[in-house]
Amino acid sequence: MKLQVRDATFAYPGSREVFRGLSFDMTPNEVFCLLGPNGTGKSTLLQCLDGLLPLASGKILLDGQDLSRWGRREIARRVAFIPQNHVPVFPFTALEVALLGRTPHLGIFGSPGKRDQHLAEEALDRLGVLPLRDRPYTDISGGERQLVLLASVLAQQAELLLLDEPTAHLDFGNQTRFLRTLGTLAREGLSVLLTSHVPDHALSSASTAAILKDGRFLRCGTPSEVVTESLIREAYGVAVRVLEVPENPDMRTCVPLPEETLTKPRPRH
Ligand SMILES: Nc1ncnc2c1ncn2[C@@H]1O[C@H](COP(=O)(O)OP(=O)(O)OP(=O)(O)O)[C@@H](O)[C@H]1O
Repeated sequence: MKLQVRDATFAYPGSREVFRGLSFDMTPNEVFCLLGPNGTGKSTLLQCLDGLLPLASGKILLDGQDLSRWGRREIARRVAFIPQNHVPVFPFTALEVALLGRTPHLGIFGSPGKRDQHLAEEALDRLGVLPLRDRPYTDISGGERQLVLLASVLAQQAELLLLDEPTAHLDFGNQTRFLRTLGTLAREGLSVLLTSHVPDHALSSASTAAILKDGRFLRCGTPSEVVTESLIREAYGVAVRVLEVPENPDMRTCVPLPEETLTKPRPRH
């Protein structure tokens, strides 16, 4: 799905603007990693992109059509949103959570049929969590929940995935596998937008990155244009080195430096 954001400005009622004049595009096959300090508006932007919060001004276009004119059901069929720290109220089983992804495709009084069941099981299997199918979602680990939620999104067959800090509860191995799965989904045609607090996630897994700070993008571009020593220092107030990985000159990693480095001039090589 093609996403176009044009001059987007948003403010919560009675508060100052969270962001203003944001513009960017996303195309199918793209993984867009949104970075930025706490409280800078990443979750708010994702909620605007899912049509949950209305922009104060500007436009969000999905395949050229203005999102503000879309009904909730149409958005739910085509856009999937996994919010931060999602905890369901009811002890649904993992399979039932995956089946929830099929809801926008059912009739008003419809219940899931064989095909829905098949898609939900296939999605759980693809993410390695089919053995959890009958376990209550409330009794599995945070990382397993995240995988079950992604299965629900796969079963939904949405075209745009919005994921708010999806790796927050995953161990190192599962973070790596989860990000690789997002890359595979993008190659299969989805557009994926995730937020993260780890610049390396942008470097390792995204085709586009942006840093949101003080209501605007410090930079939006390729991950190596965005995750630079000066922009990371400007965004987070920490000194870092961005190092090449010897095994692959295209790969880079972002390493924090000791605090006093912020005040010392950078040594010459
Ligand atoms: N419902 C709300 N009403 C009023 N202000 C809100 C509301 N939700 C968030 N805010 C404020 O909007 C700003 C952006 O919050 P948001 O949650 O979008 O940031 P974030 O970048 O996702 O943060 P984090 O990285 O900590 O998750 C913050 O100042 C926050 O306090």
